[in-house]
Amino acid sequence: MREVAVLGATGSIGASALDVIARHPERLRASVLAAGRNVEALLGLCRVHRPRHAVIADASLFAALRDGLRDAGLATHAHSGDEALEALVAGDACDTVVAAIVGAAGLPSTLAAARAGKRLLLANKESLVLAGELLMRAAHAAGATIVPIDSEHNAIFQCLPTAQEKPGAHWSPDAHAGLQRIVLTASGGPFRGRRRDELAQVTPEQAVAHPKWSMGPKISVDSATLMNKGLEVIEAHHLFGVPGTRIEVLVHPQSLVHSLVEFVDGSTLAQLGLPDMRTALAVGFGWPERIASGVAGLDLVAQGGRLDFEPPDLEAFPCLRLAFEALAAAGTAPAVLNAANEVAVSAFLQRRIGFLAIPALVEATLAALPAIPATSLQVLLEADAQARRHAEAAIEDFS
Ligand SMILES: NC(=O)C1=CN([C@@H]2O[C@H](COP(=O)(O)OP(=O)(O)OC[C@H]3O[C@@H](n4cnc5c(N)ncnc54)[C@H](OP(=O)(O)O)[C@@H]3O)[C@@H](O)[C@H]2O)C=CC1
Ligand SMILES: CC(=O)[C@@H](O)[C@H](O)COP(=O)(O)O
Ligand SMILES: [Mn+2]
Repeated sequence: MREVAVLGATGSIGASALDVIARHPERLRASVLAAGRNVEALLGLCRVHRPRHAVIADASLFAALRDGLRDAGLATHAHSGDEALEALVAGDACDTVVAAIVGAAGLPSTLAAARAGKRLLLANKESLVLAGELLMRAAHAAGATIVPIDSEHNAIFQCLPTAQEKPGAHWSPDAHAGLQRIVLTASGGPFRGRRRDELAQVTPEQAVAHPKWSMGPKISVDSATLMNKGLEVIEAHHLFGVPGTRIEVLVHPQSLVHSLVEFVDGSTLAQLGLPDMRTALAVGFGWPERIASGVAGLDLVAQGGRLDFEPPDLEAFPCLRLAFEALAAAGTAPAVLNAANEVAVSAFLQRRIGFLAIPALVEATLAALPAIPATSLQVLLEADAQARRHAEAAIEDFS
């Protein structure tokens, strides 16, 4: 029986993970559920899944969680705060962790799971962008198994035999013998095909209306700016040990081919499926076995009978270029990129800045805070904090 901690249980990935868990009561059990502030939603999930522990990040909501669990007659233990979450993730309450908190806030618990040698179903891409080298090293040192959940990286994991043999061990010299390049597919988001000048007035409602995937607001805006693909380029670099020069992005509007891997012999392998994250999560829970996810097989004719591909428009969507540049600059640059983007996306969702100000704010922050070597977690966290302060202070210049 896998005892699973679902971090970000009240979110989109959390819902998909709990759906897959509920399909396999003989092999999976939700033992820890964690959320940020939404106590009511967390209590609702506790009533259904009856975990041993529930954690709310915001300590001021502890009493509401504790009393709600008691009133529901549940034996679930209530906890609050980051330290309690990290202790539960690292302890014997779980052997498997779904890391699905949104943003850099997910780094401490993701790192705790890696350091404790857990099976880590990693959806929280921001933790890899912020501290990828450190996180991969920690996972490797502790014998943790990282199964990427981001659909593209899960696809690559499925196509790459070496990634499956020892997930995360990409620094062995022959780990990727024969791998030529990785091709990440992008849907193009809700504004695919629009020119830059047509994006000035788009609204948060339009930006979060993803054409193919149902996701939380932050990643949906990232998809609309193509920053999501930029973060995924950096994520792929860390997960698979491939330099940015051998990672390419192709827009594929049907979102049926989830990514491709090209080998030196001219072979290209791809993973296809309907755009539903339960497939990736079932791979993560079941690997190396395959288990049912609730997702139907792919009927290509019913899906329109065609697979289209086109290059990304970097003029209209400069965030992808900025991410490639940050990866090349290395050191603290990806942390600065990620932090500035989190501030910018939040400001856009609050209507404090327009859509085009997102890349502008990120670019200005990167220019103001040149990369320095990422010698420790402390250096990275300081770069993250500095970038947030800088971007926050610059918002009024862009509004
Ligand atoms: N959705 C998807 O299909 C995909 C998502 N991902 C990645 O997975 C992660 C989650 O995305 P998604 O599910 O869409 O996001 P959602 O916005 O739907 O959910 C976010 C979750 O994180 C919790 N949370 C937010 N802040 C904190 C905090 N400070 N401490 C603890 N918990 C917190 C929220 O709790 P509360 O409800 O209480 O606020 C919620 O449970 C992101 O990193 C995203 O990039 C990757 C690929 C696909
Ligand atoms: C489901 C998933 O993995 C998302 O990251 C998805 O890729 C977003 O779609 P875009 O390709 O539009 O960024
Ligand atoms: Mn993705």
